Amino acid sequence: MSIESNLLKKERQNVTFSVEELTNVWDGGKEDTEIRRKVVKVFGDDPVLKSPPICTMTREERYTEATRKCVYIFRNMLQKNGIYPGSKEFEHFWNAMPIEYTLLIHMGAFIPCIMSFGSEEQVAKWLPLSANLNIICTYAQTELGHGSFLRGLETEATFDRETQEFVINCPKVSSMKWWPGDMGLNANHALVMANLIVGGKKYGMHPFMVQIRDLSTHMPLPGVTVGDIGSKMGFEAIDNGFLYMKNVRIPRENLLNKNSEVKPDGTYVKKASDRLMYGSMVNLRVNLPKSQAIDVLAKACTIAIRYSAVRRQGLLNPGGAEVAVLDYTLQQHKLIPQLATVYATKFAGEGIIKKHQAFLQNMAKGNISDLAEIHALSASFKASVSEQCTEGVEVCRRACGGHGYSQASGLPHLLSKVTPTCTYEGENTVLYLQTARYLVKCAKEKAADLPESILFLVQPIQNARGNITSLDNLALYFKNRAALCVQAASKKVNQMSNKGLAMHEAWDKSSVQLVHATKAYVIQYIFDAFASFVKEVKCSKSVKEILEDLCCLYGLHYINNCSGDFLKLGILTAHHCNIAEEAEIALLEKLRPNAVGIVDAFDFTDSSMESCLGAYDGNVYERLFDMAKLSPLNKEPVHQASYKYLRPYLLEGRDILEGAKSKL
Ligand SMILES: CC(C)(COP(=O)(O)OP(=O)(O)OC[C@H]1O[C@@H](n2cnc3c(N)ncnc32)[C@H](O)[C@@H]1OP(=O)(O)O)[C@@H](O)C(=O)NCCC(=O)NCCSC(=O)/C=C/CCCCCCCCCCCCC(=O)O
Ligand SMILES: Cc1cc2nc3c(=O)[nH]c(=O)nc-3n(C[C@H](O)[C@H](O)[C@H](O)COP(=O)(O)OP(=O)(O)OC[C@H]3O[C@@H](n4cnc5c(N)ncnc54)[C@H](O)[C@@H]3O)c2cc1C
Repeated sequence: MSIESNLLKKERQNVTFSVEELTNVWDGGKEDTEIRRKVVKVFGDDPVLKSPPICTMTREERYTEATRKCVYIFRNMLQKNGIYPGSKEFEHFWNAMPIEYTLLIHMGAFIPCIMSFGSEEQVAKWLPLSANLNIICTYAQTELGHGSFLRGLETEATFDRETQEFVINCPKVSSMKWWPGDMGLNANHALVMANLIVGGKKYGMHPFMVQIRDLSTHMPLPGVTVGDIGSKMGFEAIDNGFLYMKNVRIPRENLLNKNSEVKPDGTYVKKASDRLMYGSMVNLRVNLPKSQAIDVLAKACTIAIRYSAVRRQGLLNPGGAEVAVLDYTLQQHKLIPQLATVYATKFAGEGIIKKHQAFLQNMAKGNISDLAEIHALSASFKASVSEQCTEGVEVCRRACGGHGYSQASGLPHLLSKVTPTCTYEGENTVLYLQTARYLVKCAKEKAADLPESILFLVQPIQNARGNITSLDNLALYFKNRAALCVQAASKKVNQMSNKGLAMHEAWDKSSVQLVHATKAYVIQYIFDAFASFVKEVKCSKSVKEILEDLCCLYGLHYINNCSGDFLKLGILTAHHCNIAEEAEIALLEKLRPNAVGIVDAFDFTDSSMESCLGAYDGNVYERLFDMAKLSPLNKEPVHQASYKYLRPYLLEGRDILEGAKSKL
């Protein structure tokens, strides 16, 4: 056993709580842990799912491998292992997916969309085909020229009454669909968001099923230009694509018509609120943070904390032995709050998923009264979580020094996976502004007209009592701050408009304060939800203490990072801020001996991280060396480029050096 493995073993001996119990809490119960492990094992043991490490493959190889494995998973493995939508196994199956996968948009975005936009007959037609991979469909909304401002989308679907068809056109280069995942190479259909035009009248954005490739040859159909948009910052395996459509004809029945319909005579029938057109985005904003951001930060924490526990660098005591970098207070200050973020966002997110499920049940009965609340909550939650996790992964990466820059650490891959969560499914600033609209409206309402989650906005500010670092008091500071920030931002909008600015100008001039207020709102939501979870969760005293400490740390770290705000608003005094700072440092010291245990509790397999720094055994140096040997650049002892370009000058060097030697 290497020295480094021994060091992690010792760390594990010092852990003061049951790692297995914390894993159960993380998974949602003992039974869930068992199911997750079963699914992970089935995937992990299957030889068909083995591939070379991703950092040794080209982009083309990564796309090919990911597609090969995903087709196998979706066609062969799910059904065979009882992993079907609605089952517990399905809930955990994202944890078992290979490190890179394609068909994500087909499975994760298109299928939910067909369910929310399609009529019963349309779902009956398209769902089995897509579930069996008989068709591959992308979600094509964003265009080269527009992504955020959906009213600016230019693709048109014009109804031709004669032929009972829609004619799909991208009138300009800027109107071509650009970005959708699975679209470049794999998809033969696209769910295209296009402006509906009937009898010259525009009805706004609607969803259409458009076949883009031939079913037998997979060649693009007439009028369709489709391909991959090229190399990106990450997502090497995914074929994000472009799609240019010129006079592509689709049958009238291909307008997904659960919410609106065009009759054969051209009559437009609206069956439900226009807002439901945005429903698929709410669905993804609610569901994607866990697998695409929170788990990514959890993996980055696992890598950085295990590595920091084995990495020896420098001395704490003059004359003493070299210490693990995790023993430095500053390293703890970087990493342990990231763990707190993982827990806070995960448990707050579960609350939002439940709220969304309740909303969907009500919607099925025709009641969409909670739509504004769930839209505001999911938009700001997705924005805040993606931001916190992206910042957190970069902190973890840098906390690993030089090795964090190596692909072999697994951290650059995680960073490039989490970064676009700030952009896709709604650019974060745009989403914060959406929530701000709702908050400003709520601030004007009477308490009786508001949902419970927002009541604090209009209630009198309460003063904290007793220990300033108690979870109750921290929750109160966050609520008071959110209420005061929203009121201040609303006041600014009013003042600007009273000065004579048009409402949209007043809004733009106040947008810095509006986004700030929204961030304050969503952080209070996340903290409150995590604190409530910690209070209610049934577990041993030692696990509860870990969760309480993480919750307190989440609150204190946030407050200490923006204490100016709390001081400015009169919520905290300088004395309080000093106490908060010291309390955070004391918590870091308290949590340090359990840090490795806390990341072990995430229970990630080594193969799910592909990290030389973060493997369970801590054998970092051997793994780094082994991985370097696999680099394609090391295939030959001398690379062709050296022979081709350097050799003439090296030979000159040889002659000079040997000549000098003979003169001696
Ligand atoms: C549309 C916008 C909101 C703005 O447009 P605009 O026309 O200007 O509208 P407004 O005037 O601002 O608003 C009009 C009113 O509508 C209300 N509104 C707006 N949006 C919504 C909504 N979503 N729901 C309800 N109501 C809404 C708004 O409040 C106004 O109301 P009022 O007048 O004030 O009363 C625009 O801002 C917008 O949304 N732009 C963003 C565009 C966007 O999001 N694009 C996404 C493209 S698709 C994409 O990016 C895909 C990416 C890949 C995703 C990869 C996914 C991974 C899948 C993971 C699988 C997850 C499974 C996990 C399982 C597990 O973890 O276990
Ligand atoms: C990896 C990845 C995968 C994607 N997958 C898909 C997919 O499958 N399907 C799909 O349809 N799309 C997809 N997209 C596209 C994605 O949804 C858009 O990129 C996103 O919605 C942002 O739109 P945009 O690119 O037009 O940014 P822009 O809106 O042009 O943003 C540029 C800047 O302008 C700012 N800005 C914009 N509007 C405002 C405003 N009102 N007020 C203040 N500032 C503003 C933004 O904050 C940002 O700083 C994907 C994107 C990525 C990166």
